[in-house]
Amino acid sequence: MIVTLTPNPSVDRAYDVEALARGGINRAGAVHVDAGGKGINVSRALAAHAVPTVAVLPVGGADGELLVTLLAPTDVTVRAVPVPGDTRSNITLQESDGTTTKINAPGPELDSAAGARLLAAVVATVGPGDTVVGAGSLPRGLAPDFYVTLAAAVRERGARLVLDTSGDPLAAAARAGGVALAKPNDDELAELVGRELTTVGDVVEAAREILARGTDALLVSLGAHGALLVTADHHWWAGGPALVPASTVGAGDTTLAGYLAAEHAGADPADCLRTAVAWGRAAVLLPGTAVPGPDLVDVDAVTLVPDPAPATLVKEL
Ligand SMILES: Nc1ncnc2c1ncn2[C@@H]1O[C@H](COP(=O)(O)OP(=O)(O)O)[C@@H](O)[C@H]1O
Ligand SMILES: O=P(O)(O)OC[C@H]1O[C@](O)(COP(=O)(O)O)[C@@H](O)[C@@H]1O
Repeated sequence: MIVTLTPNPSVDRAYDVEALARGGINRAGAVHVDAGGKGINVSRALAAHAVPTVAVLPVGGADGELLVTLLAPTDVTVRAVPVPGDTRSNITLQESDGTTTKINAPGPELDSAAGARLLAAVVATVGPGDTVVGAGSLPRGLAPDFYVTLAAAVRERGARLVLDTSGDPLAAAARAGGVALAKPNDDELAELVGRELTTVGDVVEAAREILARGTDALLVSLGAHGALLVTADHHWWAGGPALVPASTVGAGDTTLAGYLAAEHAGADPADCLRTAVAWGRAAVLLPGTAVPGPDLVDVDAVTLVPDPAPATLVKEL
């Protein structure tokens, strides 16, 4: 079973505009309202592929209710933990040339009791051999080492933690180790190691620095340039021909879901990476935070390269 925890979920609202006029009146051609937040998107993408999944999330206020309503028609099993305050709404402004501008709200402040209720909901759901995905930013009020606490609780249940977060929570978890797989994008990894990552060699070296502190593998997504999977002994790149995105929101989460679904089906790491990239590419062709089903995923369009040359520029992949 794959259980996701999204401590700071959102109702995602995306507005499609021809070209954004900053400081002017923009009229949207279409508006998309989706359940959002990184773990929730992982669960939605898994459920769209009939992979069993449970999503644990805090809910509060009218948008909290809307979030649960939006998840109702999906096959995601929802464990909603009521919290004071209002679930946030994140805004995307989507231009027709593929440019995406995101405004992510801070979300409600949670106290330590709410954090403990979220952890308890996860612990009550997982068992030995399960995978827990801790994903997204942490709401104000939760300590930056919240995911470190989650990793320990998950390990105690005989399960493993997969992490998709950024900034201080990612730094705390990377320092503590004990994570099975982390999925930063290249900017998040660059921030974590404190230097620019221009070449494949730069990314692999940065990833290995994190692995040395006790993370088993890093799936580093590279936006339009595909993704690199780095383990202690191997690295692989996968990517495909250029696409014009309808919306990149949720592409990283869908990528991680693809990796986990392939793992769940018993694939080896290289095939998991190829599937991950195929799912991510399918996601960018959909508007808002829509997640693709099997009919939209084209694994054959994705090229896999074991041990790509270290001097290759990421932007040339
Ligand atoms: N502009 C794009 N063109 C083609 N594929 C893309 C594009 N943006 C994202 N993707 C696909 O989605 C995956 C995740 O995107 P990325 O932007 O790296 O993640 P995140 O949303 O976590 O920042 C990439 O590895 C790639 O497969
Ligand atoms: O928790 P954060 O970092 O604010 O991100 C939340 C936002 O990211 C998303 O999960 C999308 O993430 P990705 O584009 O990285 O896949 C949205 O659904 C959500 O609004």
